[in-house]
Amino acid sequence: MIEVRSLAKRFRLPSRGKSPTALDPRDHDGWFHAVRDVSFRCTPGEVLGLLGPNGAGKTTTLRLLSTALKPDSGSIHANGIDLLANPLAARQHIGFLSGSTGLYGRLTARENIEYFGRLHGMSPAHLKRRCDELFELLQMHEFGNKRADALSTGMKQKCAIARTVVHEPQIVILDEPTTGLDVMSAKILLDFIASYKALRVPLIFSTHHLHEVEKLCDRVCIINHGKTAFHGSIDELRQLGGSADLYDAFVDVIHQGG
Ligand SMILES: Nc1ncnc2c1ncn2[C@@H]1O[C@H](COP(=O)(O)OP(=O)(O)OP(=O)(O)O)[C@@H](O)[C@H]1O
Repeated sequence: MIEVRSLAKRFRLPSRGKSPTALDPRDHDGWFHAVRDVSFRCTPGEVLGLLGPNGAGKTTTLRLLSTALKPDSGSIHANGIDLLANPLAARQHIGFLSGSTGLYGRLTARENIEYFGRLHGMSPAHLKRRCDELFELLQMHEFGNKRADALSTGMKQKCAIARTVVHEPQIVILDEPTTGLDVMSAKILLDFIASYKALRVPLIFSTHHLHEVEKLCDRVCIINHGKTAFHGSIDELRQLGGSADLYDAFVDVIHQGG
């Protein structure tokens, strides 16, 4: 289970010239409060969708969860571990896919995944079994022996996801995992995400695609201007918006100002 309470993170703005973000309510006194008050939880067997307009603070929130950034205030607990007090211990529990694939171009797809598995201390036999399993689940056999720098966008993304979860993390966090994927690759990935429910591993992913949320998510967190504007089930979101259509409900939440 991962539980996030009242998370906040600000960035120092460049001191010279007029701020390009002057119209954003998060811009104060030379600081940009990218995340102001974000709370949500994701329990075992749940998939949580993180939604919000461009610039809302989704990636910043996920980077805080991954321990790549340290929050200014708030708390994050992952499987009972206080992430801020024990970032190293928490990192072993978490698999985080960021916007960049982070692959080594000169290594093949398989070598990349094996490399990250070794970094996590996996034995050769365990690593081989896990790679075979991921190649099957993500349908990567066709390009396993191709160098990463020669892979297509979709192939790279599958490879990056495999490397994120090679060590069988107990919490999975994916930042816009389906970006750049064709319909068939996106379906493979969405089925892969859904498989985490049966594993009872909490999975959080950010997306702009409401149909993915409708299909996969048990719970939704909508962030607007750095604040949680909605946190609840898909049905609760529909009721809040007064519409069966998720798109209308999402727009209503954003217009209400969060
Ligand atoms: N290092 C930084 N320094 C200053 N501002 C930052 C920094 N990182 C993010 N921001 C600002 O914080 C806000 C939130 O950015 P973030 O990337 O979290 O948004 P997002 O919801 O993921 O957007 P998108 O949907 O476009 O990916 C943006 O206005 C962004 O410019």
